[in-house]
Amino acid sequence: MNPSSSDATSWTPGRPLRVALLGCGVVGTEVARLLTRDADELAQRVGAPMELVGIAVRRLGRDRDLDVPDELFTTDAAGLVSRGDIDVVIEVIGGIDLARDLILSALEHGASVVTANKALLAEDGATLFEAAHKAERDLYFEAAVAGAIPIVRPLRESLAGDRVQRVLGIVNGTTNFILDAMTTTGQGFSEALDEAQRLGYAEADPTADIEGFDAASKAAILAGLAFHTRVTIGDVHREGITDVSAADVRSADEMGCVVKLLAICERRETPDGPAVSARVHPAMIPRSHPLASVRGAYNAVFVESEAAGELMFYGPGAGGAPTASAVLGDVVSVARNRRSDVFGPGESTHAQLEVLDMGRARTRYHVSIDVDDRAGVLASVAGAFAEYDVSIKTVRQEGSGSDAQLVIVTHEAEDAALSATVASLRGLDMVRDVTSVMRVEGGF
Ligand SMILES: NC(=O)C1=CN([C@@H]2O[C@H](COP(=O)(O)OP(=O)(O)OC[C@H]3O[C@@H](n4cnc5c(N)ncnc54)[C@H](O)[C@@H]3O)[C@@H](O)[C@H]2O)C=CC1
Ligand SMILES: N[C@@H](CC=O)C(=O)O
Ligand code: NA
Repeated sequence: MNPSSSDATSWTPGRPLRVALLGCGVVGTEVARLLTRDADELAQRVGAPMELVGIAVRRLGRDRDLDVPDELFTTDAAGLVSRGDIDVVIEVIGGIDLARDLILSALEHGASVVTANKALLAEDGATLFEAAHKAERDLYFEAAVAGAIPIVRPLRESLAGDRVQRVLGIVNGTTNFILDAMTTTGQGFSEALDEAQRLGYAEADPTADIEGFDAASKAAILAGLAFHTRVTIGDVHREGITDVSAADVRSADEMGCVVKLLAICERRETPDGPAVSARVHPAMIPRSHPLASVRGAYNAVFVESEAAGELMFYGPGAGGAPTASAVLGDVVSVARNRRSDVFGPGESTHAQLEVLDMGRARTRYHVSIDVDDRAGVLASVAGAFAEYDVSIKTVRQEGSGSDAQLVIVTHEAEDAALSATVASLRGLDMVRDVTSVMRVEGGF
């Protein structure tokens, strides 16, 4: 249906704004609860009542502990979004294909959309933004990055007049909980993961979290917003935390650091002009860095911006009610826009900077090397670093004899140069093993 012929095209005083909810799981249940519980207050804030007119679920008849009429529930999500009289569609089903189809249909049928779906935005945000632009409707997604923490709106609006240089985020609560437990208790990764699952932080299948996919989706969204460039999950270098050992955490501690899974989005000056790098990996950061104090399952995003300086956004990055808070904030915004027949910001990709591959990222490195404890070892090891122009900042020996280990921290170097150095080290006969390589971030 052409939106211009739809009831949803323009709001007329006296008519409630019609809201449809897709998905009634962890987030959807809380969204429905807040929408109905706070209907009067929300109406005041929007300037018109909002009416929840349908909730698409996979199965009817489940006890959902919600004070909404049974007849609102439907298993026909496609039918709900194509009614043609909906003002705002909230997508909290998750996944890619179905969610994309439903969002596109909602936009085509005249609704603005609020989604928490980071996976879809990072995979194919362009299709959604183009459809929203064409339909002259809003696409808002505050909940997609760091749950309740306002970070999408600050990047999209508050910092739109500034030049963001770097975004450094702890954007996955599960992995932060695990790394924090390893730091405070000395546990290994598996033990800490078991505890995270027992306490309900990690899912039964924790792959998306511990392998860094969830954080990489968020990094793609953050980089796109920060640098006005289209960035997809395929552009983000990703390493999870499964290889982080108790020894890595101890080494970090000895250096006055903690290990965190970071999403790092940077503007880089290259000989060919400004470019963007986006990566997710475990890294050591100094205990004095604000991100080091982010404990348990909390999230935080640290933004370095040319005029504003350093900003930190902190809070709960997941959970039904916190995520619903971000969703509802968006719902109020798009409902206000519908009421005034205006649109919020669309996708901003005017800069379209080159997205660098990981080999061209620059950072510092902590490298642990098991070596033979004999004359000339240090010179040979230092020679491997020099060969690839990786400058050493500190070196110390731990243990002796068959337990000798060199621990080297470098100055900033290109990732490709460090990889080549490690390959070269592995070829030296006095090097028994390069046991750990970890990047060091945050001004150490
Ligand atoms: N749970 C959290 O803390 C956060 C979740 N998100 C995002 O929010 C979205 C929803 O997440 P959750 O609520 O945690 O997931 P969930 O799995 O608890 O809920 C999704 C719901 O959608 C329903 N569903 C699946 N197919 C359907 C269909 N064809 N029609 C109607 N309903 C259908 C499922 O039955 C389920 O109840 C995801 O995109 C997720 O990435 C974002 C930030 C935090
Ligand atoms: N699984 C995520 C929550 C959703 O964004 C996390 O652990 O932070
Ligand atoms: Na958020």
